Amino acid sequence: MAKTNDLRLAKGYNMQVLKDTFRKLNPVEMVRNPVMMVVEIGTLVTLWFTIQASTPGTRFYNGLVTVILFFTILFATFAEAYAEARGRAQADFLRKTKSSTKAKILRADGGFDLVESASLEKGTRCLVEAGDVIPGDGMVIEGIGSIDESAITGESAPVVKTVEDSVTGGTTLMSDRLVIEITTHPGESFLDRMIALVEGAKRQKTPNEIALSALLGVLTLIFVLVVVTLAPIAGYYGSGATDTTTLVALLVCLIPTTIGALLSAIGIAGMNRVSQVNVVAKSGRAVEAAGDIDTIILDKTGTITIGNRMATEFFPVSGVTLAELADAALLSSLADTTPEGRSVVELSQRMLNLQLLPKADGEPIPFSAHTRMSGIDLVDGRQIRKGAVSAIKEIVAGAQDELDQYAEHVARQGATPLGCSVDGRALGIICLKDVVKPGLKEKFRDFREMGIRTVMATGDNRITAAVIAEEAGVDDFIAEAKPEDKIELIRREQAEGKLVAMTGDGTNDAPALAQADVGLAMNSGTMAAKEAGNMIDLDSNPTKLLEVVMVGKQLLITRGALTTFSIANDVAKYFAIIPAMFASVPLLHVLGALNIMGLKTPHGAILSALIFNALIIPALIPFAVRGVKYRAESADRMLARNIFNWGVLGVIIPFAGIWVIDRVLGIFGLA
Ligand SMILES: Nc1ncnc2c1ncn2[C@@H]1O[C@H](COP(=O)(O)OP(=O)(O)OP(=O)(O)O)[C@@H](O)[C@H]1O
Ligand SMILES: [K+]
Ligand SMILES: [Mg+2]
Repeated sequence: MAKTNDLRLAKGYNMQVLKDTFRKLNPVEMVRNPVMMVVEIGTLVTLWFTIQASTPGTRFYNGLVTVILFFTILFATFAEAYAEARGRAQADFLRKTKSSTKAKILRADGGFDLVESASLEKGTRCLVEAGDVIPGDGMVIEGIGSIDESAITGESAPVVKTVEDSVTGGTTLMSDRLVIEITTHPGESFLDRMIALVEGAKRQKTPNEIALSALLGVLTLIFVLVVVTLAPIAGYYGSGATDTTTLVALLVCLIPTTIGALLSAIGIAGMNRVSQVNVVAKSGRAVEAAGDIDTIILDKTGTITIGNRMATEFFPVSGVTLAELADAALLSSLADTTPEGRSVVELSQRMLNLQLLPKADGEPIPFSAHTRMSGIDLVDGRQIRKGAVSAIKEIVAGAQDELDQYAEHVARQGATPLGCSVDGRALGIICLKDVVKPGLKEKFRDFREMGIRTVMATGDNRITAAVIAEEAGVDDFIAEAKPEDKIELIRREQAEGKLVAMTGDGTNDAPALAQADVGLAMNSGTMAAKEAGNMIDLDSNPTKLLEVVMVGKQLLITRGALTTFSIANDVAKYFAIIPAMFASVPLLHVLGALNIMGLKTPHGAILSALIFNALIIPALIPFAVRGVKYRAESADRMLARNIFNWGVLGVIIPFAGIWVIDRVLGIFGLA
């Protein structure tokens, strides 16, 4: 990934920044930013008075103000253009990481032509053979094979795909041969569409940004009124500094130009920082919401644990042999392509010493999170089921206590017990081992320090859930949760006025991902989950949420800090300019006492303040783009501390800056 802290842009992007900087001067674009729009109108006014000036001295002064004002706007448009270019560079980088491959297009005669995968049209049928990289997003229309999805999921266990299953470009076929039909247009794969969103072009202002813009607009309007009414008063007292150019300059100094210039860059930079951790955020609103999250809901399997549940042991109930249980478990899992199903097959095959897998003729019953069972109805009439113990207990008669005992024994190790039955007779328990991902406890502690509560929501039984929750260090958990229970949990939190984040990967997580304020879908997850979430983690690592929350908080804090700085600045400028302007008025000479900087001439004071006002914008671009310093503590505390710091700096820095500029201008005889 491109480095977060490097402010330089790669070569190709500089020209674009320059072009965009000037293109954004177009008033049609500028109206979206009322503060800078006022500066732009002011520049045209002072330009007019420069042309109309009656003496060379006036022309020079008016011209100087016009130039400074023009640079003030340029710095603002540059800040936005630059932030956008960084976003574009980031998006291009993400795109490039999607490696380009060759595709084998099937010919009518059964042979194939090699073409570049990037040019594959929707509907094209491609041949994929063992060892080939799948050339694009598509659907299997012929064959069965195991696919290594680790390139996009990071998980090493291969997944079996067959007719009507969807496959993702970039994954590798490990065995056999598939014919797939490409289901997306070139450059329009799901990831392409998401990456396009990262580019600033389609960015929309977030509600918070709109509210702040409106507030800045109102402030600007108030200052316009103040300055307009100031003119006749100053004129009445015979101040020498009431020409229109000076009043425009005064106005620009007083309105919040600093935050007006940087606001949009701050938002864009937030989106960029999210994509730097390999997360694609569909909207800036989602990033902001992440900064205010109160509760995080995580599922257990695949999120808190590695998710590759491995069958390790069989516990037959009395009267059932180990072989009998292993045989039933095998038959019930032959058509089960989940990691659980595949590992049950492997264990049974080993226990039964089978060279070849048997054929199971019948109707497979696929696993669903609702029934929490899977199995098969064989043609010979036997109905074999395996699933959550509570679900199996409902369909068997007898052996309930024994099932409970073995299940508890398994669950106490944090493993998942599966019951197994044939025709309503309990056979025993299968133990599925899973491992808690390393480093979670620390991450969850960081969340707690930030005032965020973590809740694990799992479909698994209470005991396993409790053991894993303890081991992972989450604050709370719910067990035996159906998909609708997960949504209900989110709704309940939201009803208390909390903002909720959710991570998930399954189709059954999709409704909950959509309901949550921040829905982080794993790229390894199903399309439904990815469509429902408002963020996608390309690395499929759920603890990424921590980084996203950090970026969101940093975005909110940066915006708060720079707004405070901007307004504090304007207050300081007020005290710099007003005394200097009115010091020469006999009746108002008391104002001179406020002139603590000793600025000598009204024009000198105005020019110094105006130059400072312009230069502070590029000086703060690095803060806007990188975000202000951040550490894990509650957002309220951090915001208060930052606002205080930036507020104090915001008053001190302009006094020092304006004083220095005034002395420099003095050297050139301008002040
Ligand atoms: N392939 C399968 N066949 C039969 N039963 C299964 C299978 N996979 C899971 N189960 C059972 O169904 C339960 C619910 O599964 P579900 O996917 O809803 O939750 P989970 O995977 O345990 O946890 P999480 O919600 O954290 O992902 C599991 O706990 C397990 O007991
Ligand atoms: K200003
Ligand atoms: Mg699951």
